Amino acid sequence: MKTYANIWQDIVRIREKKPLIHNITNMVVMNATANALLALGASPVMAHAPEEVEDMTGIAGALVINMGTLDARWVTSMKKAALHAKKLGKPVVFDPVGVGATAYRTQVAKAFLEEFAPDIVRGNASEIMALAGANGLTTKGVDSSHTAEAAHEAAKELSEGHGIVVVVSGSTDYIVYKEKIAQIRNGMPMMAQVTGMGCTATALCAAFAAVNPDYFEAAVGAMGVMGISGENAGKLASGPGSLYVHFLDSLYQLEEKDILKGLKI
Ligand SMILES: Nc1ncnc2c1ncn2[C@@H]1O[C@H](COP(=O)(O)OP(=O)(O)OP(=O)(O)O)[C@@H](O)[C@H]1O
Ligand SMILES: Cc1ncsc1CCO
Ligand SMILES: [Mg+2]
Repeated sequence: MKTYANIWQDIVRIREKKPLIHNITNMVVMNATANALLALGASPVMAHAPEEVEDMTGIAGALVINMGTLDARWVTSMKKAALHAKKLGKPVVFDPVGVGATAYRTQVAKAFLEEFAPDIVRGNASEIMALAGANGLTTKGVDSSHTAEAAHEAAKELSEGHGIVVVVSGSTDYIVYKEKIAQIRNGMPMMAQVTGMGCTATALCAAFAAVNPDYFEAAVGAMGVMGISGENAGKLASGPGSLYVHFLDSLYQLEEKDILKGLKI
């Protein structure tokens, strides 16, 4: 299997090219995801004013749309940026945070999916099930109340229906593209107790997609690196606070052998 070599090659490319990643993301995770992108070797920018998002997307290698702290003005910006990215052929990665928790989130997320067919969608199990399923299915806030195993059919449905890569994160991460599926068993449970780890996974998907036009491979790389860094951090951490700090350090210190020896795919 060539997977580990592909992932390492993408990391080297990210560190060399330092692709600009344009994030329209939520106010909880802006700092955390910017730091994670920097630690990986990419160059983050957070910009959401409708007056500038097209210009920013124009100079970026990839666009992240994250609906964590949604409001109408931001939705306008998200649509403008996504439309521009699609026009320029730049990868769009979508995180439907909390879809299924409120009618507004569900409506915005489904409309975004229909209108823009983002290249990669990454969510937790509850979010992916809500996005694929009937309007009645609810998500409890932003945390998952389903296992990723329960969501992989929903992921397949979404992928086939829209021709996009779908990632379900959890104890096992599922990366699905039509009939293709990869499962990654890295990571550790305490990652779910650091806010924005999922949003970080989404941002890393964008960094990989900026250097690898095979978006399935890009998503596999991002989730593998998330998991391996989380696991390495977990060996040194004594709680969620130090896990976050060690996670950034592990991401920064990643070496080829960490991927070769650590990847559980
Ligand atoms: N039980 C677990 N075991 C191993 N890894 C996990 C576990 N739970 C989460 N992770 C990892 O943590 C990261 C975040 O996934 P999670 O599903 O918690 O995202 P999320 O719910 O969208 O988070 P947020 O909304 O706070 O950003 C992923 O890389 C995932 O693989
Ligand atoms: C806690 C929280 N609320 C809205 S976005 C967010 C960050 C994790 O998705
Ligand atoms: Mg999330």
